Amino acid sequence: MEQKQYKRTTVTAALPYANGGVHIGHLAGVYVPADIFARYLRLKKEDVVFIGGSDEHGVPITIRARKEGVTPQDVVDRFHSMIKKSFEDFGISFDIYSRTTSPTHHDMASNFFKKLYDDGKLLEKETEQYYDEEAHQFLADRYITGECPHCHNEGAYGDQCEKCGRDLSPTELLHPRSTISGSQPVMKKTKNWYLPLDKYQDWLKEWILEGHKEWRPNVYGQCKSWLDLDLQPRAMTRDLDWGIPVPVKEAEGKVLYVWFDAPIGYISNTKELLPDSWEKWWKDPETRLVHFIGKDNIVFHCIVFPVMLKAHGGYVMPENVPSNEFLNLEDDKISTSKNWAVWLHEYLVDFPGKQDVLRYVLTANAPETKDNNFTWKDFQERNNNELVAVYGNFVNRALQLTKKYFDGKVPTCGELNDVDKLALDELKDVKEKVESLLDTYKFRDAQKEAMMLARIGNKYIAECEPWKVWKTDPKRVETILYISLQLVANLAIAFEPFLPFSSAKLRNMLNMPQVNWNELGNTEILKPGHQLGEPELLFEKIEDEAIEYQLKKLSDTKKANEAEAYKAKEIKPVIDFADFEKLDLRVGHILACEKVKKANKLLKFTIDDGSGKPRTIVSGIAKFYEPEELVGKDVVFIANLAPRQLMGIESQGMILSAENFDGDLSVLSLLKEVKPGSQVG
Ligand SMILES: Nc1ncnc2c1ncn2[C@@H]1O[C@H](COP(=O)(O)OP(=O)(O)OP(=O)(O)O)[C@@H](O)[C@H]1O
Ligand SMILES: [Zn+2]
Repeated sequence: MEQKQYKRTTVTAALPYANGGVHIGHLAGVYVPADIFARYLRLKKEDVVFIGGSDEHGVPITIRARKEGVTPQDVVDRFHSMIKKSFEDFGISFDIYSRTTSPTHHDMASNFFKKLYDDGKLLEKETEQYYDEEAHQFLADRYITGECPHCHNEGAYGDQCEKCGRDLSPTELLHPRSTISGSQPVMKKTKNWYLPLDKYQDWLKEWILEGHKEWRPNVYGQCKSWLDLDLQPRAMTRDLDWGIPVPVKEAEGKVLYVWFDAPIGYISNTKELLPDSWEKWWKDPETRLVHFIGKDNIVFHCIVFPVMLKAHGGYVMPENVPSNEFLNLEDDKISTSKNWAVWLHEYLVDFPGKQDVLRYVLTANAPETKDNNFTWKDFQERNNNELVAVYGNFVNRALQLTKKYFDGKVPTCGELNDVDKLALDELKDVKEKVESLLDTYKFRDAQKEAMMLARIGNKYIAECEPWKVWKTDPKRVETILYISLQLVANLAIAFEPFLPFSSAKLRNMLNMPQVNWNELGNTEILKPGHQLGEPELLFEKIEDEAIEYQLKKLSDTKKANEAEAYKAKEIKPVIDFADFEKLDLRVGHILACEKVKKANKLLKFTIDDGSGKPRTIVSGIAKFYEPEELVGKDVVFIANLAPRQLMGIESQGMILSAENFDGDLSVLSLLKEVKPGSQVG
């Protein structure tokens, strides 16, 4: 398909929700690829704006504020600053990072809605919804809890039961309660305004399914499954007080739906950045609009927002929506509420100055076509085996040898032999390769291609062995290092969109202040006689201890979550005292204890049960105790349990122990000394 030529590009990255920090999933899914793309276009001297901002409306923010006893504004102020700082720290090069509570945005979103309303593009619908008569407000889904009709979990929400995972509607809940006042809500009529997505279904099918077959399969596929079903009108207003007031007289006490207002934020933030020229970035058909998002945002960016833009009129449609799938962490879904994440602000404390290592790993392992997994082991290996051993090593060899033999001055290039020619040939088409991958949003492969330069370099220098040749043919070494240095200069350029901090550092070492993307592939970037700067290490090895520390942090989080989620099992049905009396519980003194051979779970106990004859009990607790720990202790055991054969040993009873929520085990012991054989009851 012929590529359309555009005059300029508007790049947007999903507006992060301002009720938490930024984690690696956000970076990998959205912000690193968006940043690579924006940097790449800037390097090519194309016209580009890169738009970001915080999404600051919606129910979770009001719930959080209520819980903390602060205002929603306090919540969003806190997280907006935190998010903004993380993006700056990691070099996410937004031209503007604003927020949806800004006055510009309130006006923009409000006017946008007003136009749709005035033009008759919205449906007015009356429905019945839960209302809290004590708090005098309608209750959004998350403000209602009750019993799940399916699994009878008592803490199900109006939109979902977190225990059985089913989607619910508020009216399905048994015994609904308002989470605000605790009172029982009543049904009350309310009016809201709907976007009739159904009326745009044919247009959407044409535009996406016919017109954008080049979109990523995951994006195209999700759109197709939406468009294969009948789209329904979707409410664009809510009965809430935190948000942008609906600019219609009869809508008092209502605000715009957060997914109506948030994407308009891209437009508002462009206006904030360019008050006089923002329109061309959104309305000129020669503008290419590209949305970077994660997969849970696809429907909003490919269906809802385009319908809003279409209904409004005058706006361009997105040219592409290169959405990623999800990144998991050590095989579990990343979750803000469960603190299962690597937070950027914490990463920087543990790995100061290593922003690029994370950027590199997240791109190398980006969830471009399917969900992917971040592991600390992989992080360490990619750093040590790729950044240090391939990229850093090559740069260091080339610069150190130039310093040693030529005082850090670029030598002259002599006659080329076949090895030289091959290396230079391999370098020449890197620009075309990287560009064609970046142009089609294949960031993983593009970065791999950039890394090829360092692989070529290592191979070249290992084959030429300048440290050996120096003794016999110093002239030849000039050529070898000349070529190596050109490869290094190319690396600095090729990695500029991916690893901006390292490229800056490397350019500094090369004394090459300017980046000129067009020189990528050029074999004469550094001129003979050019004085290089001081060589330093570009990357450093990450030791096992640093990785173990991170894994420990995660396992502590997991334990804390389990402890928090722990609920005692239900009590068994009532029994008679006579039933209890059948059980003969006794105190036993452990005389000896040993591991059972060939059975890694079992311990064999020899117990004084007061009868004068030692008793043998086999117990499956070897994982929790060393045999020596238990010798000499008094324990409680069931004395009249039918004997059992375990690994050829007859076990005459059972030692009592308690199982902790995390699977750990504690043998029951006594607070005072009592004689072996004493009855327990
Ligand atoms: N683990 C992940 N992998 C890839 N993309 C992600 C991941 N988590 C969030 N995103 C994307 O990051 C963008 C901003 O996320 P948003 O602030 O809405 O948080 P979220 O999806 O609620 O995440 P969380 O629940 O972890 O806070 C969205 O486009 C979302 O799809
Ligand atoms: Zn349930």
